[in-house]
Amino acid sequence: MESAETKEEVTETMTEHTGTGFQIRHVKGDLFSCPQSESLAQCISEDCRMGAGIAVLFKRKFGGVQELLGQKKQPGECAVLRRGKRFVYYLITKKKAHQKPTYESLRKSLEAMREHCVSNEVRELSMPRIGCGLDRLDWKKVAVMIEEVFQNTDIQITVYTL
Ligand SMILES: NC(=O)c1ccc[n+]([C@H]2O[C@H](COP(=O)([O-])OP(=O)(O)OC[C@H]3O[C@@H](n4cnc5c(N)ncnc54)[C@H](O)[C@@H]3O)[C@@H](O)[C@H]2O)c1
Repeated sequence: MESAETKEEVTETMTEHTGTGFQIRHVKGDLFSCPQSESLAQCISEDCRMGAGIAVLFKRKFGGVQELLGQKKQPGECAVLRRGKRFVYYLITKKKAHQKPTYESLRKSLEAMREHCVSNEVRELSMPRIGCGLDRLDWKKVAVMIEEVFQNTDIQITVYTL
């Protein structure tokens, strides 16, 4: 994989090894500067509105709104698009765009994404600080949750922060 230092947007990295193949890296930079081979994740609502925040960029870049709606996923589940060799995961954490998610719905959606990643041999996954912008969750709690959910996998997660 391309190292973080080769990306001009990246100014800072931090890596934590957890003793399994799982690894979480923290990178300062634009999520969409990640290698094209890496799968991506973000949080949306069941109505797949994607009218604000980073969701707007996902909608513009990957489209697929009707395909996502057709998957009929509910809070606590995860919709997914295939784009080339990568998967784009949409964690469904609430019913309507104007609502806020719960930690429980985020955890269940992360678990659903983990199952899909493991079944499809996804090894590299990039995401923003999910749930912690417009959705107002606490990043310290979400970061611990990501570690708990993925700790027994071989997946490398990179978290991008602007
Ligand atoms: N009325 C609406 O349409 C409405 C209302 C609330 C939230 N939303 C949207 O926001 C919800 C998700 O909230 P969220 O807190 O998970 O996401 P978010 O607030 O969109 O973004 C999460 C974090 O990513 C940061 N970020 C933005 N762009 C980039 C980038 N290019 N690279 C790296 N980081 C970036 C952003 O600053 C924030 O800290 C979804 O439901 C979505 O639809 C929409």
